[in-house]
Amino acid sequence: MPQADKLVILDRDGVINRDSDDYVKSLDEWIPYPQAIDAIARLSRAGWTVAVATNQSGIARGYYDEATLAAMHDRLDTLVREAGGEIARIVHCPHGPDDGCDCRKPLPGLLERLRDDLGLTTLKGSWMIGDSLRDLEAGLAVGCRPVLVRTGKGERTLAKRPDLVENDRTRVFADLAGFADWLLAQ
Ligand SMILES: O=P(O)(O)OC[C@@H](O)[C@H]1O[C@@H](OP(=O)(O)O)[C@@H](O)[C@@H](O)[C@@H]1O
Ligand SMILES: [Mg+2]
Ligand SMILES: [Zn+2]
Repeated sequence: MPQADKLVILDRDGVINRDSDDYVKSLDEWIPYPQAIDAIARLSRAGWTVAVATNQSGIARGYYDEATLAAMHDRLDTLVREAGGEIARIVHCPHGPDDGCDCRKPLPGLLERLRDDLGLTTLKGSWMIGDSLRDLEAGLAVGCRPVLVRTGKGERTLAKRPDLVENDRTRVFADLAGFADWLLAQ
């Protein structure tokens, strides 16, 4: 049974795989960071529940469809299993910025859906790892501990909001592997 204080929630693009300003539109364009796949496997082998919460407005924009997204997530699942770990759940928001949904980060709806899917009553104390401000804001809205990685849009996020790292509001790591190394050493 998952526990909120042993849960790591990952943004996808820019954290698990390379991001693109032109969106990740096909399985061929979905290029995982090897360090991230290994980090997910290490975390789950150490007893952490690992889940993914990702905005995928490319669906609403017509750049790719749900089947293509599912193929990317099947590939992710396979790679993590081959590395000896597992991903408990992947949730995504398929909507566009003007669709008025409640699940597009920074809104908390996607994380609340993940909470319910995992049978939890709270996400307080869970870790939320992202490369964009909206990832951190969505996590904070449900009591998660925010972590920024410098991969993907992370450097740009930091440049826009250097205050994020002041007085330890948000922990910053070079990449997901760096966060996993730190967490597993606590
Ligand atoms: O980082 P996550 O949440 O896993 O996924 C982000 C992607 O859905 C895309 O989100 C878009 O933002 P808009 O949805 O157009 O605002 C852009 O930032 C793209 O570069 C990016 O690939
Ligand atoms: Mg991202
Ligand atoms: Zn949505």
